[in-house]
Amino acid sequence: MLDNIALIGFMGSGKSTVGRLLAQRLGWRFQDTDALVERVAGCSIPTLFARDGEAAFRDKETSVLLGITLGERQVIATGGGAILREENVAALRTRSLVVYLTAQPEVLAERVSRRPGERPLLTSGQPEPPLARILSLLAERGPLYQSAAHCIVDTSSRPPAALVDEIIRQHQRGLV
Ligand SMILES: Nc1ncnc2c1ncn2[C@@H]1O[C@H](COP(=O)(O)OP(=O)(O)O)[C@@H](O)[C@H]1O
Ligand SMILES: O=C(O)C1=C[C@@H](OP(=O)(O)O)[C@@H](O)[C@H](O)C1
Ligand SMILES: [Mg+2]
Repeated sequence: MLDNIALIGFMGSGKSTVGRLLAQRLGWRFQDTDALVERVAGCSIPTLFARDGEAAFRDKETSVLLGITLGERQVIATGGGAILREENVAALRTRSLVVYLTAQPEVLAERVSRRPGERPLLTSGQPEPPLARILSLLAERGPLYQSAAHCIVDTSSRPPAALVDEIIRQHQRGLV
């Protein structure tokens, strides 16, 4: 059985929420790459994007991810753009069951609207309204999530606790 479980998927798919709960259920360590990047940067993600730009965020994200994927008995919640770099995906797949959390675009839009300002790619001066922006990012990223994942879990109409059960089942099946 693989040593870690990593959650990938679009902003608002529930990686951080489900990941925390899953780690509690398994008694594993919870690692949220966004929180670790914030710790390394000493500021919030919106501040980091505004101050140093997306590329600086991506470099920190990769460095955090490569470090934690060496560990074991961890649930890793990635940021929605972690799949943009092949080296991130390769590091995740080495020792982790990679689970792609999906949701309908309208569901993602509603969920991310609960904390406006938290996700710079959807808020700060973007030319498109949120749902249109989500659709265009999904068109770019959908194939990357699909090919990075060992399995896919639809979160649109299931509460986090039910998703935790489903992911544990997938892990026990020993996929890969
Ligand atoms: N399965 C779910 N059903 C309903 N709401 C959810 C679900 N998963 C997450 N949420 C809510 O959606 C929002 C975004 O969740 P979050 O875990 O931050 O997503 P991500 O880390 O993938 O961006 C939060 O308000 C969270 O409570
Ligand atoms: O999709 C992305 O590129 C991003 C997703 C965010 O994480 P969540 O997916 O947890 O919101 C965070 O890493 C940053 O704002 C960039
Ligand atoms: Mg998150």
